[in-house]
Amino acid sequence: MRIAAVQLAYDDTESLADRTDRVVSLVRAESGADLVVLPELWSAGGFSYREWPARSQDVSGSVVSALAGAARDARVWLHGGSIAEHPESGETGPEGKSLWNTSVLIAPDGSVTATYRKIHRFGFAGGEPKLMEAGEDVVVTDIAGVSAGLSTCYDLRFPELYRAQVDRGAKVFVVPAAWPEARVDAWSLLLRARAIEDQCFVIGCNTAGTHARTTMGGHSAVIAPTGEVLAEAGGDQEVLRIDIDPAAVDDFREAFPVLRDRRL
Ligand SMILES: NC(=O)CCC(=O)C(=O)O
Repeated sequence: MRIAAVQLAYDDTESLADRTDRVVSLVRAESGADLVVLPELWSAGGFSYREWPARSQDVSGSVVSALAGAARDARVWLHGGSIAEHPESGETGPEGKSLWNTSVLIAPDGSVTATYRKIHRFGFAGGEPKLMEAGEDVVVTDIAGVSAGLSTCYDLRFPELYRAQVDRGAKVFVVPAAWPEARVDAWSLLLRARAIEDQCFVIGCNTAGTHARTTMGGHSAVIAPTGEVLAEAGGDQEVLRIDIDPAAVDDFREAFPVLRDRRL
């Protein structure tokens, strides 16, 4: 399975239309990949809280439509990072808000096959908990014949979510992020921890650049179920490309059956 993680850099000056065009070009350029992954909230701005309402959209809106076209053109599975989702239906959550941090998975034919609403909201008293609803559903879905668990950024700090995904059959975790440079060591360590404890491949796609006065950490990485770092990006925009063999998960779990020793 050929992975391309697009570690996008952006600042505060770019319009939504320009950024979307740029991302579409980057996805189209990865036509040899099986799975292309984008970072969390790249269209709305990971820490651009004030921009979120204006840049929020339905899953059928212009951003996901542009991504669907790019996935179709490149014939790739596309994990579109996440969008600030404002459903056209007017749906509200238990706290009365109509905004979610929602990741979107698109098949090579351009159809949206799965969405995941971020469960653990980042920002303590501000940011996501103030403006967004929390997702409620664990999502494990097929990507090119492989069972993949979806999560987003701050979720990485909550190991029970990943155990729940393993219990639903996940062999790969896909984690888009907008994780700042200030805590990037924790990002790198937690990606490896989730891989080791759950014996899964982990694909972490972070953001680069500086926006909303926050410098992003980059260091997107692909980790093997052993915890080995197979590929790791630097701090700037780049595309991380690597082939993984998801069948190795079963082999490794058989050879080192730690998950069988759980005591519930
Ligand atoms: N966007 C996020 O969820 C940021 C998470 C983060 O910075 C952290 O957990 O630290």
